[in-house]
Amino acid sequence: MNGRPILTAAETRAAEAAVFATGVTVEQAMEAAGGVVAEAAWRHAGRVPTLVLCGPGNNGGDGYVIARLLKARGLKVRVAASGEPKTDAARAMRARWDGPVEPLADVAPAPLLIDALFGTGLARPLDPAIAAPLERLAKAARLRIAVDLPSGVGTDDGALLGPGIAYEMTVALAVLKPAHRLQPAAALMGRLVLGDIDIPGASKLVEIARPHLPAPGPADHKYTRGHVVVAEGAMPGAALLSAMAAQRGGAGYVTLAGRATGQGGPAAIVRRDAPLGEILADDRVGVALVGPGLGRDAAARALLDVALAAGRPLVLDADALVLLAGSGALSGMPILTPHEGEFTKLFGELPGSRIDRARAAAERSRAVVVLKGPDTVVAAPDGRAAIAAPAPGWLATAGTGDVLAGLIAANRARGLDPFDAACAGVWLHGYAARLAGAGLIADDLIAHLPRALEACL
Ligand SMILES: NC(=O)C1=CN([C@@H]2O[C@H](COP(=O)(O)OP(=O)(O)OC[C@H]3O[C@@H](n4cnc5c(N)ncnc54)[C@H](OP(=O)(O)O)[C@@H]3O)[C@@H](O)[C@H]2O)[C@@H](O)CC1
Ligand SMILES: [K+]
Repeated sequence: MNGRPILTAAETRAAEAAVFATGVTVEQAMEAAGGVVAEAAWRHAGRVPTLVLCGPGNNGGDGYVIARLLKARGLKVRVAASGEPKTDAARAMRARWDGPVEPLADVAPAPLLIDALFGTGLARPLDPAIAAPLERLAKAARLRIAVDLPSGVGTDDGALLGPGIAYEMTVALAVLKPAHRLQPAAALMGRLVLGDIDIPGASKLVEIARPHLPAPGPADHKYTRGHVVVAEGAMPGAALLSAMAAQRGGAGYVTLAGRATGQGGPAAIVRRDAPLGEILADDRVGVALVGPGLGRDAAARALLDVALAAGRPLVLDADALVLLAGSGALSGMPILTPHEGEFTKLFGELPGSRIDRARAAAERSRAVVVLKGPDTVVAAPDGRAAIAAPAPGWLATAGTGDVLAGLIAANRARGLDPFDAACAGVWLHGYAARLAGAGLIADDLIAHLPRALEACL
């Protein structure tokens, strides 16, 4: 269920080095990089007067190639640079550019701005002598295209190290990097195009891809499709949302365990007011989901303890995560679905990017951790990690987390391993949100799940 690999700056350099060791030269790779960006710019913007900004490294080298190739297509192209090129390949490309190179500080803007100032080599915040003209030129342009990355973002953590300009298009070179998917950088990319330049990369970090979820076969019945038990607590509405999401997300049998019998929702949900331990003793239970609307009192703690002792696959969300704070490794590799606040309560302040933090938490808890947010990260204790493609901001509304937990539970119950189940749930959730559109509420997500599932057949 792996999607496109995502490589850090160092991993990207290692992937390049492996290709260079086969006899490909840096200049050849740079020509290829410049070629894919020039082609993308041409297709996106057409015959528009263009200003290419070149930095001192190989990102700048790409810029000189792009300028030459666009000029050869008949475009009016100007180049401005922050200084002289510092790498051999960039110097070679500078020499092949037959026009003038203007100083960045006072260059006049153009309708199309191509930013080749810094890519994966950006090592510190942009200094104002570069950030100010970049911002001025970007504001004055009609279209902005970033080469590999917007200049001024941290490749590995997506942090802002510059003015935070929004681009219409970013052409990622060779492979995706974390900043293409991590916020706040990811929000600046515009249309993200991956430019293939024959530098393959492999990584334990991937983009979450559309899962393949085959339709039930002739041998399937309601239990093989997955039996999800959702524990009700103080706020039964949240558990009901999870149960409905599990049901529409493909589970064959969904039980709501608790006292709020008959409080709305489909008749197809089985409601049982029996002790949770008794319900979970049934071998046919595929997953227990505990947390949505659970509450944090002694009764809630008792339910969580019963679930932890039951030996069934677990999805723990919301209040269950807060109750777990301070516990160490968990058994049976449960799936934990914290948002930032719950994550901090559970694991404290961890250093590094969202990927680093999710991985550290997964390793420590021996659980699959779904760190939810505008850039949801899934991490497993074995180091596998995945980042979701950006989902609509409309998901920031009450109840959508309950829906996600139910979806993950359904996928776990159908037999996916915890990491794949979490990724599948996150993908379905994001896709349903796109289908539901502006102004969505959690219930709308559930209504759109059948179409999201259809997309995965
Ligand atoms: N992936 C691939 O296979 C291929 C990748 N290619 C391209 O190479 C790009 C990576 O190139 P790169 O390593 O030369 O780094 P790049 O981003 O140009 O910057 C480094 C320069 O900037 C400087 N510098 C850093 N921070 C700074 C600051 N705040 N303010 C001022 N200066 C600063 C730094 O100086 P230093 O830190 O040494 O002082 C150094 O001189 C990559 O993104 C892609 O576009 C293709 O050409 C070929 C195939
Ligand atoms: K750039």
